[in-house]
Amino acid sequence: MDSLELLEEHRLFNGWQQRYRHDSGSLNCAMTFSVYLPPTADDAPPPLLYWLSGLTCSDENFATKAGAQRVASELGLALVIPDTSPRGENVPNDEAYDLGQGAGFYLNATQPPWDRNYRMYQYISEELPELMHSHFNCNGRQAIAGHSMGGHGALVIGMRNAAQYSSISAFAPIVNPSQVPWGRKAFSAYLGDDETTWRAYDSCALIARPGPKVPVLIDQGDNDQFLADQLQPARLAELARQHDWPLTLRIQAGYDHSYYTIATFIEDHLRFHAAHLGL
Ligand SMILES: N[C@@H](CCC(=O)N[C@@H](CSC=O)C(=O)NCC(=O)O)C(=O)O
Repeated sequence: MDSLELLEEHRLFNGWQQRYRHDSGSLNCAMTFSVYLPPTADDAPPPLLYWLSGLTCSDENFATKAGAQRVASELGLALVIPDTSPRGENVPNDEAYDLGQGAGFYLNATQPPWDRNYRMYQYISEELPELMHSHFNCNGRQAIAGHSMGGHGALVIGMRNAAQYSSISAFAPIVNPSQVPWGRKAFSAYLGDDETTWRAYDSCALIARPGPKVPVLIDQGDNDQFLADQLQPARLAELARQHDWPLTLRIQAGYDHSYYTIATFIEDHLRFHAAHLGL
């Protein structure tokens, strides 16, 4: 069994907020992640909600800013909060905030120099669930959520692995990365110029594929500075309508791209996932 090093532990709403380091085989580097274990974790194993954060984030942004733990404690829902990319001196990086460390885009890179470490798709969909189920007392059920780049990650990983996740939710997700500047820059670097390979990581392409349809909830602020150029969730909502995918898009008047928006509506997302996880 892979070993975990406990870095921090705090009592929180009668449960535990913890931070761990481990050596990732998918990413070829040491990784840090956070978990919130609700107070019922010892006697009734909880389901897991994975939270994928956005550009420039580590595991600490959601853990410290979203205020999700009070309701997670009440519901008996464990939170798993990974970092957003491989990290370290030996991991390739870029000076820009939207490429390299802090900007892994939840894909498996195929292009040098990124391909040795930038395998966040495999890390989130395979390695981390295996780690969680071997080290923690959890009931086997999972859901996935995220913000912006992490909303893209939650949609792509949830849609491609419908048997693993009961529900998907996102705040201000990059729904069509193949067609917007953040996604085109990252996909060109990580996946190369053949845009047909990009479709496996684009929720607007994945939603048209046959197969099980995991329910989706999206919140989008209409005062988000990235809405027009990078996000445009209405594109995904229209495709969902055309393909009978159960997707709810809520436009929140006056809200922006920040964690203040996430803190306002995270309770709705936790209750949405809890209902689908059988809590
Ligand atoms: N240029 C900005 C962009 C960084 C930013 O806004 N990051 C967001 C996610 S954006 C999409 O993935 C974020 O969550 N930031 C962290 C936070 O705690 O707010 C910049 O460099 O600041």
